[in-house]
Amino acid sequence: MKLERLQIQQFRNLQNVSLVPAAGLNVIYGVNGSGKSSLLEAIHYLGFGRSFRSARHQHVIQHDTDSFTVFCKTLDEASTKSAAIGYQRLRSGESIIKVNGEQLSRTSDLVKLLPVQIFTPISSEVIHGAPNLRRRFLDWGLFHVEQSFLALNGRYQQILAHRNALLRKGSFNSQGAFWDESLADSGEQVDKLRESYLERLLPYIYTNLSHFLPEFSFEISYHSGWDRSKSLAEVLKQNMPRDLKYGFTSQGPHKADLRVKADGIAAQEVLSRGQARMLMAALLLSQSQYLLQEKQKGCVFLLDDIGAELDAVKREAFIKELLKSSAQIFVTAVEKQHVDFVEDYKDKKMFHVEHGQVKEE
Ligand SMILES: Nc1ncnc2c1ncn2[C@@H]1O[C@H](COP(=O)(O)OP(=O)(O)OP(=O)(O)O)[C@@H](O)[C@H]1O
Repeated sequence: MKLERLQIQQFRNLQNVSLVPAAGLNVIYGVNGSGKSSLLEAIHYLGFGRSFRSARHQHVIQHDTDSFTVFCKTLDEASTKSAAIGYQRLRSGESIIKVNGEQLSRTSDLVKLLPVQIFTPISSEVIHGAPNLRRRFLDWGLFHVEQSFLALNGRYQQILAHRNALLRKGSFNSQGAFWDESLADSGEQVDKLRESYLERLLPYIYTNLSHFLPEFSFEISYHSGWDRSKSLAEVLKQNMPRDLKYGFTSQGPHKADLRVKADGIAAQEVLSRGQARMLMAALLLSQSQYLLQEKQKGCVFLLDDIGAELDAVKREAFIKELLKSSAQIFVTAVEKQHVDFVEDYKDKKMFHVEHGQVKEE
């Protein structure tokens, strides 16, 4: 999937920006505070319906205005179909999403149209941080190749919330069996999809890691969130006294994790920050490659401040592989010379950002 045209209005300091990106590499450069990350953030809204750096939509809307709008024209290279996607967020909180002029009611319908991945200075938190970040990584890819996953996981989360509410009230006994059965059923399905997705993704991850971090031997495993020698139904039943005591469901797919070992030790314990970033780069690249293989779809890849993130050799290796995976890349840099390696790439465009104005060179 490629962005053929992008228009951004009243988004942070971007008053009215219009650009025609290259299908391959796009370099966005400009001094601190000029609006580079805001441009990536606007594209992120098209891929996720949210920002990657602010939980509050209001903060993104330009001061003294009532809404922001991001519009793009996309081209699906496999089907050669194009689409016009518009996302508007009002200060009142409402969002208006339109695809080819028709309004969509759910953000997830927007999300499935445009696979966007992002690599920022904090991406390696996925390695160091809590399991929910690694689940989110896995679920993003799964959602794009297996669209039934979204509804299934949504159902699981809904039943889980209901079960937890009953546990907190201590009124589980009368309706408990029904909810446990439903939770176990959808939970087992979520788990199978995740496990099978990771199994298919792993060959890509190991190949990328053998290029990016050849000094380590990696071992990546999926943990379901409960003891897999038992069924989820059994575990829910067994955990009931504890769950009732604490008022939440202690085990299940909502506790799943992806564990990474480097030379037999937990990756977060042994990798340097730069190595953890490279591990993250390998994971993201693998999803991009797998999506291309399975769905003939390229990702839109946002690389924020990559010059500060990776050394020159690693940065080039990452970008080269991303372009091979048919990704359309948007990379930001403070100085043009931080990205002088782009000289080697033909299909590229340079954009200079100054005080919220974006000019193609
Ligand atoms: N809601 C808003 N309305 C108007 N301007 C805003 C709003 N939110 C942030 N800004 C300003 O918009 C500018 C855009 O910042 P942005 O983070 O995109 O810059 P950047 O070029 O990525 O900088 P850096 O290189 O420091 O990361 C900043 O000057 C910021 O103060």
